[in-house]
Amino acid sequence: MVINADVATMDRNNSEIAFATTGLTRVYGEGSVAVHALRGVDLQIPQGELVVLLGASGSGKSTLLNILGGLDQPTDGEVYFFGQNLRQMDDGALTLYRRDHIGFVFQFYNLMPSLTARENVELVTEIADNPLTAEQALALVGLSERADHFPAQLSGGEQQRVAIARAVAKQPRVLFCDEPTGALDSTSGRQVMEVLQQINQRLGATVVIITHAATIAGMADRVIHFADGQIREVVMNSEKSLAQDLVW
Ligand SMILES: Nc1ncnc2c1ncn2[C@@H]1O[C@H](COP(=O)(O)OP(=O)(O)OP(=O)(O)O)[C@@H](O)[C@H]1O
Repeated sequence: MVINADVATMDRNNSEIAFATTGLTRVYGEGSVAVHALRGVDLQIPQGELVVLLGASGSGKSTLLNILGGLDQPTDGEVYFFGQNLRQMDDGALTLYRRDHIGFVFQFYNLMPSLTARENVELVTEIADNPLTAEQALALVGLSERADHFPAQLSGGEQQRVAIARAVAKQPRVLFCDEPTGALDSTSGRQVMEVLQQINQRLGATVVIITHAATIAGMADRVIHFADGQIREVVMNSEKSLAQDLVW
């Protein structure tokens, strides 16, 4: 059963709300070449949810994620993280915000080829305040046995799981994943989704996943459908699929 979420009834300053946006707008370029990537997005994401963002190519999903993650600034509108307005942060504060609270996972894993899996994760654990050990992070993604392997010795799915271990080792409150299975076959993709589901459930991290694979929506608490820079629909799943049961 699905019910439509009534985002308007939630309080944007509520401490249980990880992200709230109001009238979020992003225009790239100016005049006749202006691209309206976001056209007034009002959104709330409660802490601890697993959220899936679906929408056609070019509908604004990555732009939204980049703004929520402090990688980009909106042209207009507001964006709050636990009630704190990201638009009022200077570059230094945004850097700390990203370092302390946000983990990113992208379609391509961006691992250092000359470092082992363990060393890739240690790049983060060395600079974080209260990190998991590299061993703990690799155990979380099921790769304890591969800690001393180099990226070239790992499959695509395993490399993505190392990238996830690196992103979660600092114990971020939020994990943003932009097409995390885009380069993977269905078996590896399912394993990556199982890991993301466990991170959401065991670490309590809010996990936001952009995907073109509509079937992944079944494991989300909240599915946000994007079209043409706007939210077309928000659907709550009252029953969630296990990642291991996903078929695509
Ligand atoms: N740096 C940029 N300069 C100009 N236009 C941009 C820039 N980044 C994105 N856009 C445009 O903004 C719109 C939204 O792009 P965005 O990448 O957010 O969409 P998306 O839904 O994530 O797409 P995809 O699923 O293909 O990744 C697109 O029309 C895109 O071409």
